[in-house]
Amino acid sequence: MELLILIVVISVVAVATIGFVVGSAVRRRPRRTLTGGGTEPRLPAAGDDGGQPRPGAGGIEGGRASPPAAGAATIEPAPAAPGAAPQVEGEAPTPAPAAAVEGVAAPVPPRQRPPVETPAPAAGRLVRLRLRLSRSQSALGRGLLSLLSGDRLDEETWEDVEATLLVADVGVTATSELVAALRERTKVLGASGPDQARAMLRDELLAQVGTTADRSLRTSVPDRPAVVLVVGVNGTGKTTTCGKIARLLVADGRTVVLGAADTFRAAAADQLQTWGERVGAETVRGAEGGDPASVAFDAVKRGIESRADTVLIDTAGRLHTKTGLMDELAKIKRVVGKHGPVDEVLLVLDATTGQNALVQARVFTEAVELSGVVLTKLDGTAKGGIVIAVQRELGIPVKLIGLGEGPDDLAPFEPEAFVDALLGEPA
Ligand SMILES: Nc1nc2c(ncn2[C@@H]2O[C@H](COP(=O)(O)OP(=O)(O)OP(=O)(O)O)[C@@H](O)[C@H]2O)c(=O)[nH]1
Repeated sequence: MELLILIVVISVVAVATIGFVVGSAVRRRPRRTLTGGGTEPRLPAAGDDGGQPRPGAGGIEGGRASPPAAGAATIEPAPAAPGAAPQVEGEAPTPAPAAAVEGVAAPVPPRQRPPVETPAPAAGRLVRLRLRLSRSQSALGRGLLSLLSGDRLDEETWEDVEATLLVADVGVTATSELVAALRERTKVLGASGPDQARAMLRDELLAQVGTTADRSLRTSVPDRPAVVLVVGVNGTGKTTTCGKIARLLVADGRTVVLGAADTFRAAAADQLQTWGERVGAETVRGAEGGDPASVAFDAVKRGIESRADTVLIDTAGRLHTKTGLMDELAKIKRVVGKHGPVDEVLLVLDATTGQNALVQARVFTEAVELSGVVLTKLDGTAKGGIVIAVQRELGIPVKLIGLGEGPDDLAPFEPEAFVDALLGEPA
């Protein structure tokens, strides 16, 4: 009996002790929070990576709403940071507009616009960006300079000069003319030192690039918006160029409407709109797969209504072998023409594609009358000579050059500044 009483007493004491210990532990644990706000660590929830507490997750940070929980209706494109490149193909896709999310209960905030930026002025851009031509500078400019500055200009040297020009995509005709002119001059002057060689080369390159063509962009006409059509094969940089031109115009105090007539690729319209929003330009867009001519027509209509200075129309990248697509381009021009003439048709060519760019250009010339060329990606190539080939073979002036992916990496083409950039600083 005494043994039984002892066992009962021990059990009671043991149960009381366990209860006290467990109770204390529970009181010491942090309180669970659904918002994770304040200073308390947020407990991991389903879908969190690694279950690590994330300070501020789910709350408000730096004045911007944090990403919403799954199913909430607050998916918004983040505003572009100043200087950041806009979204392009291959990057994370733009989230679907909140209004398109099904089964949404919460109110949908309006599309958050990036802050409007102040683009760099057009004047002197090429001089500022001349370092971007460094690859062409070392291959073409410096290559020729070192050959022509030598003591002896024998046949082998002239062959090297010719090869250097051809490799830099100057083109066969222009290369023969250049070599003939340089030979003639050195025959008269004899072998020359670096300064003379530089001056002679500068003259002859300038003669090939041409200094008399009208390279101005017709982006302003009386009593109506000027209409600029931007064409070219896919991936050459049309959308980017439209965005960059809009910035150039806005920097010059103009108002711009953008027309997203690339209805084949939905992301292209988003991309163009993002460019527009960064400088406060309106974008007219249509349904994916819709009629590009109708979008272009509406964009010009909008430009007229809003008394914009310029309407820039981005078209789809079209393969030059597809006759149907080329016909469509002609249709866009025809339909837009109902409002008034198209003032500028710019062909965007990727400088890195070399002579292939010329083949593309010829086909485009047949579909629509081109008024100028934009040569993009000159920053990524040693073939700066393509500037000469394009103009010589097509008779169309290069009006703008692309020198990088940055928003202000587009410069008006100035022959003197370009040739100087190719030749680099005098030694
Ligand atoms: N390095 C460099 N990249 C450029 C330049 N211009 C455009 N790009 C890049 O080229 C790529 C294609 O540019 P897009 O503007 O999308 O070309 P697109 O012709 O509109 O393409 P599609 O819509 O598919 O027809 C992007 O990654 C641009 O950032 C340039 O001057 N230099």
